Amino acid sequence: MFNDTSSATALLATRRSGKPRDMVAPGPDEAQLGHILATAIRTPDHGKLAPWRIVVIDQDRRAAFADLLRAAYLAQKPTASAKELEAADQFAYQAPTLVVVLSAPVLGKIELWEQELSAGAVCMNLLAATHAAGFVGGWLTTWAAYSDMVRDALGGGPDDRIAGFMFIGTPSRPLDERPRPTLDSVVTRW
Ligand SMILES: Cc1cc2nc3c(=O)[nH]c(=O)nc-3n(C[C@H](O)[C@H](O)[C@H](O)COP(=O)(O)O)c2cc1C
Repeated sequence: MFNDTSSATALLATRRSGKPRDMVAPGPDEAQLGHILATAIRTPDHGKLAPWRIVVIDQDRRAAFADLLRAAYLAQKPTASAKELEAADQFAYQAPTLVVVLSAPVLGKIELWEQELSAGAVCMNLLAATHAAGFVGGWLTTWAAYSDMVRDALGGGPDDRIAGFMFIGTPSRPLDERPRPTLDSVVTRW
């Protein structure tokens, strides 16, 4: 069983992301999303800098987001085929809820790497909160996360990076397991 919400430990042990392209309604309502986001930012953060930003792209902004992705893709690849541009549309419209997490470091005393790790932790916490709320989440980057044009349009500054496009919804088909590493392959004793 995936995403067993009967206890915190069961949920963490069975957590499984969904595929954003397979996500359908319902997604979280306003109150549920607020709770998910508040949980997401309860995240370790060296120096109390809150070096991340969250941008919610509501349904009524998905067409504008699709336009942005198309423009950014064409800027990178002016010879893009219609099929490639349709993939950008598919990305923009999938899943009922879309939240973008940006790493927004405060350059200075705390290492950049640590601040970027904290942004990753926000993404992970957001996933866990999403699953705890009875939905599934999916963390994608793709080329769009590395596009300065996309980052800038979302309000990011030159030192900011897109940590993830976080899609949230209800799976339209059963989730399946993905290969996981064995403990032995990643854990050593020193
Ligand atoms: C930073 C990051 C970016 C990712 N980007 C993609 C992506 O663009 N496309 C994709 O298919 N999976 C991507 N993944 C993988 C999925 O989000 C996810 O890790 C995988 O489906 C297993 O998730 P689970 O352990 O939550 O079940 C990414 C994962 C991370 C951590």
